[in-house]
Amino acid sequence: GPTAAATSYHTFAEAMAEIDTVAARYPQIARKFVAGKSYQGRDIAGLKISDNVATDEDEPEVLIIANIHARERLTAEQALDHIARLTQGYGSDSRITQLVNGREIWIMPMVNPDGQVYDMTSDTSSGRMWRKNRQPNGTSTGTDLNRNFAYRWGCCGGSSGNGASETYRGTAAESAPETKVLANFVRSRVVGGEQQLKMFLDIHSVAELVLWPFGYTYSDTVAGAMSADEQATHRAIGRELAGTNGFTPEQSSDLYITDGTTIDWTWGQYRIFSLTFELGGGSFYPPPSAIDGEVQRSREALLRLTEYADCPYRAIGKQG
Ligand SMILES: NS(=O)(=O)N[C@@H](CCC(=O)O)C(=O)O
Ligand SMILES: [Zn+2]
Repeated sequence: GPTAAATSYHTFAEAMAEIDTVAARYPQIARKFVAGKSYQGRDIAGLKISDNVATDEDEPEVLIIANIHARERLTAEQALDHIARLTQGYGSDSRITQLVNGREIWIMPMVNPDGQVYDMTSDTSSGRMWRKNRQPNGTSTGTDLNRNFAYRWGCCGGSSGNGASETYRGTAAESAPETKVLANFVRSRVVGGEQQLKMFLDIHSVAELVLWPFGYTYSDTVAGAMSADEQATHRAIGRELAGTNGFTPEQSSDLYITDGTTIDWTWGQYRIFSLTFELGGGSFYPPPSAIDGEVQRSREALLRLTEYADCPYRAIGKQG
């Protein structure tokens, strides 16, 4: 039946319990996986959703992560909602049934658990406005996980070398355990020499944007790294998805230059068509009464992103 209206944000424990509940309720199509541990030893976990879920089938794979920035609370709700839609719709909604039968969908709702717990266990009604992980760095705390990935890490003034900065890039690419866990998971999806992941989504908040690579350069195309067709495909998918939720579609660097981000790495290293969403809600802490409305805005976009995994070039009318 329909998901009950949200009345509060999931704590880390509640999100993990929901993953366990879904895996127990839909054992044929949902299976919990733990990709690794955070700096403080918490699980970095998710659900694989597919028919014959215990078997690695030759189906296009999709990875969706959320809450890499601790205070971006709505993002975990968006990921958990996509899990609920896919599992509850299976067998009754033909579009969702076909999607689950024809894809292997990996969804990780809280990939920065230490930061999420720290942000949420504050004494105020909202949060601590915390962004980074909780790894000490000299005199300060926290690496910005979305500046710690290995593609063109620290190249271009899109991050900081100051440990106190909100965009501290870490001491080296993948110096944060959470980054290493996520990168190792993506590396593990190279099977028979081919990266099985075909679409990647990193869910952030709060700006109502759909972003595509690259962030490290203002250039739309980069020889050997982003061809005109590859850029056109990212742009076409980005614009199509933004048309469904009313967000603004643009290249990541149109917002500002970033380096070491998730999507620059997943595309730059593995040619996984990659997007970052910046959800709405007006602040990092929309009132719980706003959760359902904001999450519903991007439901169609997440379904279409999942659908494109068999042939992203379909977005520009090109075969494979
Ligand atoms: N969610 S956010 O931090 O406000 N914006 C993201 C944008 C990510 C990107 O440009 O690829 C960031 O700066 O990491
Ligand atoms: Zn963010």
